Amino acid sequence: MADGGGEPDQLAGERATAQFDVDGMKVAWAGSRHAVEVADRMARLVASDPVFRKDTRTMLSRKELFKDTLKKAAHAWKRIVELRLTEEEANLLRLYVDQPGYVDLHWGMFVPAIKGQGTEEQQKKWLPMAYKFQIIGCYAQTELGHGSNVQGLETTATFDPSADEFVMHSPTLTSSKWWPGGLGKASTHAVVYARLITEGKDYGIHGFIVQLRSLDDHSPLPGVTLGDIGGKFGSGAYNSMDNGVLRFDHVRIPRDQMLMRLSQVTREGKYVHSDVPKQLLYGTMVYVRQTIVADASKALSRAVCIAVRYSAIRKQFGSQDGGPETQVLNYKTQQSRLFPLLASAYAYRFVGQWLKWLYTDVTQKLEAKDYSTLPEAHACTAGLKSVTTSATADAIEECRKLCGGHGYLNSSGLPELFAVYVPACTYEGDNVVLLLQVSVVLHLVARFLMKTVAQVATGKQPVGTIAYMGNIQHLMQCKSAVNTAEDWLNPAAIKEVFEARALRMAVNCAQNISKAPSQEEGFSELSPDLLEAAVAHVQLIIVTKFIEKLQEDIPGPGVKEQLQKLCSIYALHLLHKHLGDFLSTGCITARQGALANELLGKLYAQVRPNAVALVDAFDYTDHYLGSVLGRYDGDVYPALYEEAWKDPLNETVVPDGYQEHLRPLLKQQLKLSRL
Ligand SMILES: CC/C=C\C/C=C\C/C=C\C/C=C\CCC(=O)SCCNC(=O)CCNC(=O)[C@H](O)C(C)(C)COP(=O)(O)OP(=O)(O)OC[C@H]1O[C@@H](n2cnc3c(N)ncnc32)[C@H](O)[C@@H]1OP(=O)(O)O
Ligand SMILES: Cc1cc2nc3c(=O)[nH]c(=O)nc-3n(C[C@H](O)[C@H](O)[C@H](O)COP(=O)(O)OP(=O)(O)OC[C@H]3O[C@@H](n4cnc5c(N)ncnc54)[C@H](O)[C@@H]3O)c2cc1C
Repeated sequence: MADGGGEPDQLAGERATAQFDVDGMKVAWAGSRHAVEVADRMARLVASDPVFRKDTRTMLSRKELFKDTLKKAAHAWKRIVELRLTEEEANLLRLYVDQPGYVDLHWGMFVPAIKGQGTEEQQKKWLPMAYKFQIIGCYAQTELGHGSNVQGLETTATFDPSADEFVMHSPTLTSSKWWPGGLGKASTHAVVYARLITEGKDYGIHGFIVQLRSLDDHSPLPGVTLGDIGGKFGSGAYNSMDNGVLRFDHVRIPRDQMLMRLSQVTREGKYVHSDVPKQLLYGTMVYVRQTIVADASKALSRAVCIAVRYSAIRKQFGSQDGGPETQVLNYKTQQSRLFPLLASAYAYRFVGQWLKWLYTDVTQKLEAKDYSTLPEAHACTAGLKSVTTSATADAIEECRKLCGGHGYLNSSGLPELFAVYVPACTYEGDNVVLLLQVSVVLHLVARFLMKTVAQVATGKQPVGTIAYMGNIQHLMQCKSAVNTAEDWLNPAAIKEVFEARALRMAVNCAQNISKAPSQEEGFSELSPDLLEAAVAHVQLIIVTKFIEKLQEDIPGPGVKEQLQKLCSIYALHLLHKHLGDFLSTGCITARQGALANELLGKLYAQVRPNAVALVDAFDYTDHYLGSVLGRYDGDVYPALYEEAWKDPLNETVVPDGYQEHLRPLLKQQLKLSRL
């Protein structure tokens, strides 16, 4: 159908202009041909199953939505068992079901917490039950009064040696567990974080496995108060999740339900801490932060896919002489807003793949009792989680605006995507709090380097993602050699200025902090600057990992060339956006900044004929995208029109309420006008 300006063939035309092999790009995006094949198979399995339909989700009441989530989760599990899916396949199937629910926390946090913090014996006891869904678990850490400050949690677990039990208690209103997903209605068990008290001494926060509901009739166990904390932002969206409240009134659990891999309480009540760092208590959060970085590229690529396809379909304004209207994708402003987001989706994908590697490497080292890379894992996961989720949430909203008025309709998929995504800036660590963790590391290294700058060549060199800071003598005084716009295509030129900017910002902070009456006061006063220094450091990591990705063998005609352009766009749009940083730290001149912007314009023009194919490479089904604007066939207008009629308001021609409220009003006004 091509009436009224809707031209589905438009996308076929766009695909024909691509200058690279889309299948090759799918492999680069997914990580391997095997990954493309499994993802494709699972996405189609979900899309073809009527139980997994989600097109009317935003119109459901909270209760209907929650029940629908329970149904989908149970059906997904049935299919996983029937088809004997592997763990990889099952994870993908759940991803494509695309409805937040208790299973995310069961698999994403409850199971990893037991794996990471439970002894072998505890794992043997609890994991098989969790794997078979004989129990459902959640992660109950945050309280009404305390989220970011984990050390401030109030729930107590007091050891009673006479009974060999812990007594779980919520001493105040603010100690009520508040927010845990899956807690409100679904979970039978939780890993609860509480202050361990034994022999009258408070040993701080530890994890405990606590049964909350009866396995016979699902009612709360004696002494346990449970409920949902209420509706959340947006229609549909995260309201499918039963974020919950939990209070304990002296609830007893056996001693062996304390997670005892890191520390133990003996039968007599003695507290014993093993030789592993206490921070491993936070291991589940490190694991989840790493998965959140990988998920950022998924959410961002979905939004970008919708906005790129729709921008190729949408036309506004003709040439002066009354010619055909222009695809909005051809407007330079649309390109300069959209293509950096497209580039960011690829950048986050590759940094997510790298972070997964880093996490696996650190885990293997920890198993061998090598804890040296733990701070690096913490700083990288915290920093990348913060920067990628904040940028992705902003980008989804930008994509909504890029789709004009239609982007505001639920049927565009963008409002719900935003509402589901935006809490990622808060959960698993508020983004500002996490960046401050990164800045502590940067500050310490910068301070150390400033003191030892003379002996830096012989002193202890920083390693991993802060290795560049060891190059302090060069980076503090170097001047970029860029002389033409094309010079910015050189990855070494990009890397040098990003390293210099990050290091100089960290050193400036350290110098200013050293002038304060105390380090604590200085840190507090300078914290806005420290945040910016942390952002600069994390952006450097993302740029570096993109550049390193391009040093790999990337098969497929034209694939690497497209990625090189996207890498340049990613780096240069950051340079343009943060020009103040680069200029004020003296890393580049105003002219070099202008040259970077000149190159960006050229790169956008080069990406333009490839844009639709670049989003096709994400390989998303229409079901997963959930957007009439982002349809693969581009047949947008009939779909928008049809979708409108599904709204409950359109079930009757004359609306409910007409007789009570509209008719009397109209009649009264009519009478008055006749007087
Ligand atoms: C479809 C999806 C599928 C799967 C994914 C599943 C789920 C995800 C999906 C949705 C997510 C849904 C829900 C999210 C769940 C949650 O939100 S759970 C609750 C999360 N809560 C937080 O993140 C709290 C944030 N706060 C903290 O992490 C800490 O309190 C803090 C780091 C801010 C501060 O820690 P403190 O101990 O108080 O203080 P410190 O003195 O600053 O730190 C002491 C030293 O420890 C180091 N450190 C801190 N954290 C870590 C860590 N994680 N790992 C290693 N090391 C750590 C810190 O650097 C200090 O070191 P020093 O050498 O300086 O002493
Ligand atoms: C959708 C959703 C799902 C969740 N799921 C779970 C779950 O399954 N399990 C669980 O245990 N928890 C869960 N949480 C809780 C979540 O982890 C916390 O909300 C999060 O860690 C932030 O803590 P907070 O709410 O205490 O924020 P606060 O710390 O109160 O933040 C409020 C403001 O204060 C600022 N701030 C705080 N500390 C500092 C500081 N030191 N310096 C400067 N600024 C600061 C923050 O930046 C923010 O602007 C969930 C939350 C949400 C929204």
